[in-house]
Amino acid sequence: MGGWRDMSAEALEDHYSPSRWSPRLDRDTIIDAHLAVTAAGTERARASGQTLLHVPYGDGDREKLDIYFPTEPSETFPALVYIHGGYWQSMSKEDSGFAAPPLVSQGVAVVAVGYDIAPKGRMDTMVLQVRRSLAFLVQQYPRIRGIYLCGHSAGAHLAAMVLSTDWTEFQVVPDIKGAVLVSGLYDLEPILHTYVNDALNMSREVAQRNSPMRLVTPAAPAACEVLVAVAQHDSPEFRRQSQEYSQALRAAGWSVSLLDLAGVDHFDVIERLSEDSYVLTQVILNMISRA
Ligand SMILES: N[C@@H](CC(=O)c1ccccc1NC=O)C(=O)O
Repeated sequence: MGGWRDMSAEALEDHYSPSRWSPRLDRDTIIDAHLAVTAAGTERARASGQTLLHVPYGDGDREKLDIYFPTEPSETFPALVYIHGGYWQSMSKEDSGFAAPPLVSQGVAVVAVGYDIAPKGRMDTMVLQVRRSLAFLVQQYPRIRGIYLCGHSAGAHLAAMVLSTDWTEFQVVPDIKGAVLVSGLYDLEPILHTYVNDALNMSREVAQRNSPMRLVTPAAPAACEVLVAVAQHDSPEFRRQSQEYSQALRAAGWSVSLLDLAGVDHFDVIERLSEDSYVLTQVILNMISRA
C-alpha cells in the first residue's frame, strides 16, 4: 500500500480509469460496448433457461436478485453468486446474467445480486446489502449447497468485503466454498483522490473501513479458496492491487491463486464468462467440481 501516494492527480485519474488501458477499443466506446454486451448476454441467458427474476431480499428498490437455475438440477446444487461492477455507480443485475449459460448447463445455479448504486447507495449500505443477500439466499433456498462468490471490479471489492463478514450479526453462516475476484479494488483510499469519489462521496474513514486490504484476518480452518484474477490490460494500479491483496491473504494462511489473464482487458476479462471455452469459465467450473 502506498506507492500511489507519489502519483500526480492526472496519473491517479488515469490508473483508475480502466477504459483508458484497453488495446481493443477506445475509451469513448468501450464502456457502452461493455453495457451492450453484458445486457445482451443477460437477455440470452434469461430466454434460454429457467429463472426466478426480481426476488426481493429486502425492501429497497434494488434489493432484489435473479436466479438462473441449472438445466438439469440435482436435489441440491452449488450456486455462483455474481456481483456486478460499475464503480459502485453504474450497471445492475439486469446486466449480470451473461455468465449463466456455461454454468447452468453444468449443474450450477447463478444468482445475480442487485444493490443500490451511488449516489443513492452509500458504500456501507452496498456492503451490507450484498451480505444480506447471501444470508437471504441460504435461508430461502435450502437446495443451494455451497456458494461461490464472483465479482467484477467494484463487484470484486464487494465480494471481498463479504469474505471479511462477521456472520454472528446475521442469522446464518453461508457456506462459501470459493471466491473468484476479477479485476477488483481492495484498497479504496487511492480513489478518494479521483473522479470515482464524486458520486460516492466517501470520507477517508469510510474508505478505510471498507477496504478489504485492511480487513484481512487469519484464515479460519475451513476458509474458502480464493482466486484473484486480473487482466493483462488492466492498469498497473489495478494489477498492483490484485497482487498485494492476494499476497496479504496468502500471508494470513488463505489458499489463494493469482491468475493473470493474457490478452484481455478490464472489460472482456469478465464478458467472456459467457463462453464455455474461456479459461476463466473453465477455472470456475474446475473449482466447483473439486469441492
Ligand atoms: N469510468 C470507468 C468505468 C469503469 O471503471 C467501469 C465501467 C463499467 C463496469 C465496470 C467498471 N469498473 C469497475 O467497476 C472507466 O473509465 O473505465
